[in-house]
This record gives sequence, C-alpha cells and structure tokens, in this order.
Amino acid sequence: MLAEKLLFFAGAGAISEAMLKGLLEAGVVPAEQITVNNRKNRERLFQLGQSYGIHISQQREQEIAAADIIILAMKPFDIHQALQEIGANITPQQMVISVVAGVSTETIESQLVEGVAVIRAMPNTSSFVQASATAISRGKHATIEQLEQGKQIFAAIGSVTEVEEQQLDAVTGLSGSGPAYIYYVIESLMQAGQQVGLSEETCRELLIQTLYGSAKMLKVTGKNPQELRRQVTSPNGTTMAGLAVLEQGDLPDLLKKAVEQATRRATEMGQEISAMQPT
Ligand SMILES: NC(=O)C1=CN([C@@H]2O[C@H](COP(=O)(O)OP(=O)(O)OC[C@H]3O[C@@H](n4cnc5c(N)ncnc54)[C@H](O)[C@@H]3O)[C@@H](O)[C@H]2O)C=CC1
Ligand SMILES: O=C(O)[C@@H]1CCC=N1
Repeated sequence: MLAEKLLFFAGAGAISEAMLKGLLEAGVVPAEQITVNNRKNRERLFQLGQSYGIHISQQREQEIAAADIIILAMKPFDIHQALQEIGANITPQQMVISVVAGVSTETIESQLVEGVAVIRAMPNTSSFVQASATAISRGKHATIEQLEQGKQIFAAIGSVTEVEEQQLDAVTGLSGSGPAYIYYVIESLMQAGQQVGLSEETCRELLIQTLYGSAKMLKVTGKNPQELRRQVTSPNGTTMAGLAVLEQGDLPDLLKKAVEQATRRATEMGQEISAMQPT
C-alpha cells in the first residue's frame, strides 16, 4: 500500500516540488511520510518544508536507510555523487525510482548493492497540477508489483504509460521537455497578440483557454489533430491565412528537429554519465 510507504526525495528542485505538490494534493501519501533532501541549499528545503509540511532531511544516511522508496531527482551529472551515498545505505528491500533524464537503470543498478529494484520514469512539471504525462519502465531487478507501485505514484499526478526503457529518451525529448515547447509557443503567441493590438492580460486569458480547450477537444472527442484543425479552417478564411505562414516556415520540420535534438541530448548525457562511472 502506497499510503504506508516512506518516500525519500533526493533532490529538491523543480520536478521534486511538482511531484510533491501533486502527490500531496492527490492524498495518496501523507506529508509525514515524505522526506526531501538536496545537496546544500537549506533555505530551499525549509521553504518546501513550510509549504508542504513534509520532513526536510536532517540525517540523510538514516533517512535513506529507513525509506521504502528513494526518488532520484537530481541533475544527471550529479547522479554518481548521489548514488555513492545512497548506495552505501540501501538494501534490496528498498526500491529506487529515477526521474533523471538519460541515465539508464543499468547505470544506476551498477552503483547499488545487487538486487535493488530500479524503476525509471519520465514525468513532466505538470505533475504540480496532477496533469503529468509520465512514461515508466522497470530495471532488471524490479518486479511487476514494484512497477505497479511506481505506477501508483505517477498515476496520482497524471497519466502513466509503460514503455520499453530504450524509448525513454524519446519520451524525454517529447513529453518530458514538451511543456517548455508549449510554453514557448504560448509566449510567442502572447507577443503576437500584443502586436495586433490586444493587452497582455487579454492575450493571456484568451490563450490559456484556447490551449485548454484544444487539449480538451483532443481528449474528449478522440479525434485526430488534423481533423480538428480542419474544423477550424474555413476555405479562404483567417486560419488558412495564418497556417500558410506556419507552413512556409516549416513548423513541422522545426518541431521534428527540436524533439530529435532533445532525444539525442538525453542519450548523449546517459552515455557520458555511464562513462564517468566510478569503479
Ligand atoms: N524539470 C523538469 O521538467 C524535469 C526534470 N526531470 C529530471 O529531474 C532531475 C531534476 O531536475 P530539476 O528538478 O529540474 O533540477 P533542479 O536543478 O531544479 O534540482 C536538482 C536538485 O538536486 C539536488 N541535488 C544535487 N546533487 C544532489 C545529491 N547528491 N543528493 C541529493 N540532492 C542533490 C540539488 O540540490 C537540487 O535540489 C533531472 O535529472 C531532470 O532530468 C525529469 C522530468 C522533468
Ligand atoms: O531539460 C531537461 O534536461 C529535463 C528533462 C526533461 C525536462 N527537463
């Protein structure tokens, strides 16, 4: 039962906060059972403790040893240092969930005692409002039951899709980084709206609802995006005029390159980190 588990977050950054907020609001794990730790910013930990009522780490080694589930949420290049400490205090009765981009379960497993279950997941920051799109896979020691526990955590903060581990870098390039692409588009549309004479507040209000409505249409109708786009596009009308400009600039190609580049970067980081592995 997830409600009885002790969770230890190694990392107190954007994704940890998003997950914490989402999990607490979903009510699946009580705040008393969550401890959060970071490398050195005590002020940040106090802020999280005050905002969410969770424990902030006091005695890392004991807290790691006591946790049922340890969530790795540090920057990829900090993972070796974190695993040195965690690896020294963990047993196969515990489970590790990593949300670290690019780093394979194999790299993580190799720095833990033999047999520790490792689950790898790629959520996004919409975890904050329980609307993450998370993909998940299990390492070689994780059982189906342990994967189910991992899924329960992420299901409380959004949707969960099981994928083969080798697909996680692509997921990272698509939906892990995805919110940033969408915010960039909204940012640009906000500027565009102001250029054609609307106030910033009006643009914001109209665009948030447009984004929300479009996502809801995709979800509720189950129609494909091309069909929904066609419904907006009257012959020789305004949408056609606007879309022609996006086609001219080859928006699809740009987005394809962005996702490919982000995916490549995840793989590249994973390889660099694996090569840096302490012996
Ligand atoms: N920000 C995002 O949208 C997403 C991030 N991720 C992954 O989550 C990880 C964290 O990302 P952010 O939260 O954005 O980074 P961040 O820079 O906001 O936070 C990283 C945290 O890790 C802590 N840390 C560093 N070394 C540590 C150690 N040895 N032990 C414990 N804590 C340590 C830092 O003090 C900091 O609190 C990254 O690996 C990233 O790939 C995954 C999905 C989405
Ligand atoms: O930018 C990054 O590397 C992380 C991984 C997915 C989202 N943020």
